[in-house]
Amino acid sequence: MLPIISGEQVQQVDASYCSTEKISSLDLMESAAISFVDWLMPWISDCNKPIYIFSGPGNNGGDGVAIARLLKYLNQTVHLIYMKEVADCSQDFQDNFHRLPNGISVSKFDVWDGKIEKDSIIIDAVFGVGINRPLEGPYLSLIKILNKLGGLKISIDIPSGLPADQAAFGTVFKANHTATFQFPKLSLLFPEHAELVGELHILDIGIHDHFLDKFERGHFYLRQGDVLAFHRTFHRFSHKGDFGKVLFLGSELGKSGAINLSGYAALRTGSGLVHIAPFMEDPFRMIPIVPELMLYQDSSKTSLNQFDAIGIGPGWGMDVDKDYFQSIFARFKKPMVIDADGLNLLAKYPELLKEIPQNSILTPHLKEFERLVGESANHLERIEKASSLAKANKVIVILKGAHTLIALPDGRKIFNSTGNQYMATAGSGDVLTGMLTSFLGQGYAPENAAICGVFHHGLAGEIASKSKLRGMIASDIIESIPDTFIKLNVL
Ligand SMILES: NC(=O)C1=CN([C@@H]2O[C@H](COP(=O)(O)OP(=O)(O)OC[C@H]3O[C@@H](n4cnc5c(N)ncnc54)[C@H](OP(=O)(O)O)[C@@H]3O)[C@@H](O)[C@H]2O)[C@@H](O)CC1
Ligand SMILES: Nc1ncnc2c1ncn2[C@@H]1O[C@H](COP(=O)(O)OP(=O)(O)O)[C@@H](O)[C@H]1O
Ligand SMILES: [K+]
Repeated sequence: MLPIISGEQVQQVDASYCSTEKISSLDLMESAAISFVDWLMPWISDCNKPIYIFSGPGNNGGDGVAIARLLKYLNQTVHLIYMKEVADCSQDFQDNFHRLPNGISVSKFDVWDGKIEKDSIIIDAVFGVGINRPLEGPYLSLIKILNKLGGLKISIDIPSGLPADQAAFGTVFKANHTATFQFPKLSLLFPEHAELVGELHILDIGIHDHFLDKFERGHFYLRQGDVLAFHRTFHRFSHKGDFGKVLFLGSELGKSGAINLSGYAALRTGSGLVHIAPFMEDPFRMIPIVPELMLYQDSSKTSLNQFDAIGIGPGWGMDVDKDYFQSIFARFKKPMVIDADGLNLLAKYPELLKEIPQNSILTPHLKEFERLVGESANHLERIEKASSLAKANKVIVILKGAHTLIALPDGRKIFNSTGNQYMATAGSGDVLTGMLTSFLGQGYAPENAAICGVFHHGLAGEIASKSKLRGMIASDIIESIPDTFIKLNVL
């Protein structure tokens, strides 16, 4: 898995890579600039919009200068505005500055006329991971001007002003796209920075992952190439029992959709037998959304041992009696999935946290998380609280949202790469519960179930949203689950 390195360590990674590969830091900057320009090609190949590049004094600014040169070679109209006397800029900035070809309009910010043509492309290379204090003076004035402009605005590595590992302080450039090098900086994954980062793109500049491994500090980014290793494989002689028998407890009157969605998602994820137990006086009156789902009546006296995994909470309501709720932890000792009102009940009866079977998976969205652990000042604090909750109770906490976090009991924190905004639709979380429970029931280790569940859920959302966009509903995500296995060639 791709380690997420701290901003402070980026320079050490660069130095280690350059000395091992016997290249200069200028060569590395060139690879970064080439990968950026390659990535930019679709936006510039059939139009000749003016491109304005704003370069600060460090190596982020140096990237901007190298990119200006490469874009000029591609016959683009390039304006380069730099901020500080060239002699006071980083060495690699200076070296690139002296290589600039003719035909680029180059101005220092304090004498620049301030004109930006309509429909220009704006490239922010003011500060990268080296930002160490809030923007002020000319930097602040520039970013304020740029933030008022429309059009295509792209940040190189990180929006200028945003620290790599902390919540934003002060004014930050607002990008529509951020093209970050090699790995996502932690702060690019915070929901409160969504408006600053825009769409996130990770550009490979050639540094092998194992150079990053030496600097890892327990934060990882989960990509498609990583997921296959976490899957179980089945063979021709596998039978229904191998694929697991699972149960969902939830759905009070009026919310019958919730465990129906979880159950249906479990079937599409590969479960052999799926039961749903609505929290209703006569559960057998509910009509399952697909005939493959079986109805079940649960009571605090019934054994749950026959099931390989259970998922509790979707649509349950808060009328669930404490004794009955507690009885579930006594009747089912294997890892389970706890979602929605299951989490709200834990927030109501926090003394029961200690009774949850080890390695169970808790799936709060931000509000449910707040009910469990209180308010957080920012996402960094939330990440730490999720990790503490996981460690203290030996459970896996899946903090849902864009870049869902999987906090493991051993302290590792994994951020997901799949999914999109169209997944913010009713029942999408119930689908995730179904998928996670299904993987547990298929005998996946809880950590692997969490990783596969979160990744495939996001991927199913991406696939379904291609044709549905804003009209996508949770059932569409379920229908796309099989395509995720096909895409990853998981047999
Ligand atoms: N492997 C990779 O990832 C690669 C990374 N590369 C690129 O390098 C970038 C990191 O470069 P960097 O270390 O030079 O930092 P960067 O942000 O450009 O400048 C910081 C300078 O600005 C200053 N300063 C700080 N805050 C300030 C403020 N508020 N207001 C005013 N000044 C402020 C501070 O100096 P100070 O004034 O504190 O002495 C510091 O010298 C990285 O993001 C990526 O784009 C690629 O080239 C190659 C591969
Ligand atoms: N912008 C987004 N990007 C990626 N995934 C998202 C986004 N918004 C929501 N999701 C995913 O959709 C699901 C929503 O879950 P939840 O809020 O519990 O929905 P519900 O309660 O309606 O079932 C989560 O898995 C979350 O990660
Ligand atoms: K930048």
